[in-house]
Amino acid sequence: MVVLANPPVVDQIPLLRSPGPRDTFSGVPVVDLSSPAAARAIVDACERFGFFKVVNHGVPAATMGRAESEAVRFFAQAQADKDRAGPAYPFGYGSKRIGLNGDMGWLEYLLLAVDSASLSDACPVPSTAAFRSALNEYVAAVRKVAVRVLEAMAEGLGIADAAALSSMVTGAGGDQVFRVNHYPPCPALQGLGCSATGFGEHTDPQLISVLRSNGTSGLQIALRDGAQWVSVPSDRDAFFVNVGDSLQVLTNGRFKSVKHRVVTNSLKSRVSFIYFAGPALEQRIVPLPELLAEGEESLYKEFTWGEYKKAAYKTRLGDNRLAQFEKRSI
Ligand SMILES: C=C1C[C@]23C[C@H]1CC[C@H]2[C@@]12CCC[C@@](C)(C(=O)O1)[C@H]2[C@@H]3C(=O)O
Ligand SMILES: O=C(O)CCC(=O)C(=O)O
Repeated sequence: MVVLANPPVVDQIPLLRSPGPRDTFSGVPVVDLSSPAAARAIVDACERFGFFKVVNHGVPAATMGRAESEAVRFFAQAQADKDRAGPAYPFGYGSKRIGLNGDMGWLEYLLLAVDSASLSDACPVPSTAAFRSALNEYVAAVRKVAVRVLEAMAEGLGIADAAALSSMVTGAGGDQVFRVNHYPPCPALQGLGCSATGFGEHTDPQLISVLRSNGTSGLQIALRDGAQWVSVPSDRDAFFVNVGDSLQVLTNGRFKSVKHRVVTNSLKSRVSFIYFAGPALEQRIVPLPELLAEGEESLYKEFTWGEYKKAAYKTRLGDNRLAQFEKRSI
């Protein structure tokens, strides 16, 4: 008989099959942001996967490296010191609990508010000057990447106003959130063929999310609407972009928000930064008129970002949040 001597908290975190080499996905679309072909490549990737990798983005490696080492230093503190930066909601340090409805993952994190191009003054965490300035530098840089991606997307979609999507994020009240995740290794499960869930499967509610991680793998995306999970090879020099639910609606389903999750590594810790680009709370999320063919109707009931966000916080992580806004066809 095999007795699993897991620490109790692991019992509350769902297990996933440990990824093997055959799960590695070699087909992640790579977009060279410095190329004139970027616009077409982004649209193609968003239609096929809702996910792509961005290279030649112009963000200095030092900007990413400094933010990463400051984050590592923050998470290395004593638990009591980190807890002083909590709770996670509305903003601050959190551990294992994700959202407000009982989801758990093998991670600790900082959930932070962004105000135009830096961390919001209303968000006192992180408090050390070095960590704060490193994150501010990173946030300013990643936001520019998000803007360039959204501009290229509009161009690729043939929308006359190149800023149609990006201005939703950069305009007054743009709802930007920044998250620093730390997934410690979970060695208790080593050799058992399963791993703790780092971050359970979900789609992101916003327009796009821009992710950067250290060299530790763990991110997986769902292919064929969840029929298959594949591992995304990590690349500390690149950004990964996810299509979110709001962009799915703005394109009337042409782009699909991609389901993704993180599987804990049994040996190495993963550190990731995710910038979530959302519009102002009062922004109506309806298909862009230029993307609707004559007579084509929206697949979704009309809502504002504020309404969607409020509804999202009432759901569990893995729920299909868009389903309640789909028009049922008869
Ligand atoms: C169960 C949860 C946890 C949520 C809200 C709700 C549904 C979706 C989750 C996310 C996913 C994307 C980032 C985030 C910041 C967001 O906007 O939606 C997350 C948020 C949280 O981690 O708090
Ligand atoms: O940490 C990661 O690599 C991804 C986490 C994620 O999907 C999220 O924070 O919404």
